[in-house]
Amino acid sequence: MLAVYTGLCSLCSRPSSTLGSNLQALLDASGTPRLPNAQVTFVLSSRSNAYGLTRAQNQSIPTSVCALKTYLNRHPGATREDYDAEVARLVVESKPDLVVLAGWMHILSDRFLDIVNVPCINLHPALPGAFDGAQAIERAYEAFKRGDIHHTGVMVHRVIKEVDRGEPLVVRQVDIGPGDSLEDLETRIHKVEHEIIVEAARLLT
Ligand SMILES: Nc1nc2c(c(=O)[nH]1)N[C@@H](CN(C=O)c1ccc(C(=O)N[C@@H](CCC(=O)O)C(=O)O)cc1)CN2
Ligand SMILES: NCC(=O)N[C@@H]1O[C@H](COP(=O)([O-])[O-])[C@@H](O)[C@H]1O
Repeated sequence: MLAVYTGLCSLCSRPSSTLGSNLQALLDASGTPRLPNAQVTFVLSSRSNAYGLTRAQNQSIPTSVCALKTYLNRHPGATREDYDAEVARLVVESKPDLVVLAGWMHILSDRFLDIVNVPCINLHPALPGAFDGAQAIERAYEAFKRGDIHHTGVMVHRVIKEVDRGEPLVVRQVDIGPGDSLEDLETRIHKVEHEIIVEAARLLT
């Protein structure tokens, strides 16, 4: 079973119809030889307009929204860590064997990691230790234009407290061409993402 996070990648400049595309890759692979032992059983988003929710609902998969600002407004005095504990409670309630972050754009504190006692993995559009954090594709593209790098990559890694520093499980290099636009690179990276997120989920289920 998979409890899958999908959050609107607020940094994405892509049209809304492509959001949740990595969740869709998992949905499409579930029950096939590419991902024979896993089903997406729950989708949680931090944004109510995340298209991944629609993708899940189209397949009658339970969904939930837990927005940070809404949670803090409804719980005066609550902290970001309290929010993480609420997110963890929702995840644990779905009894997953694996939690997949695909466009979940909140840094999770130990409160989450201490409560969720199953493996948690994250899809990150960069090579290990290269561009940790948000806007990794844009930063890699700028570094390429400066001549600092000649390629970038994508990885799926275990989630630990240190952002994007968990054990890499699947890593793929992505080349950048001299005439590439940022959109060209994004398109190439997303294609690889859709492959390795399934590969990583298969490794752990
Ligand atoms: N404890 C961990 N939490 C998360 C990890 C992780 O490895 N360990 N991975 C991230 C995903 N991610 C990169 O892969 C990432 C996403 C967002 C940010 C970030 O700076 N977020 C800001 C808010 C940005 C926004 O809301 O638009 C923040 O949390 O303040 C960094 C890395 C998921 N969580
Ligand atoms: N740092 C985390 C991060 O940047 N995650 C990125 O969010 C996008 C989600 O796309 P999707 O909604 O189409 O699956 C993906 O490109 C993923 O690499």
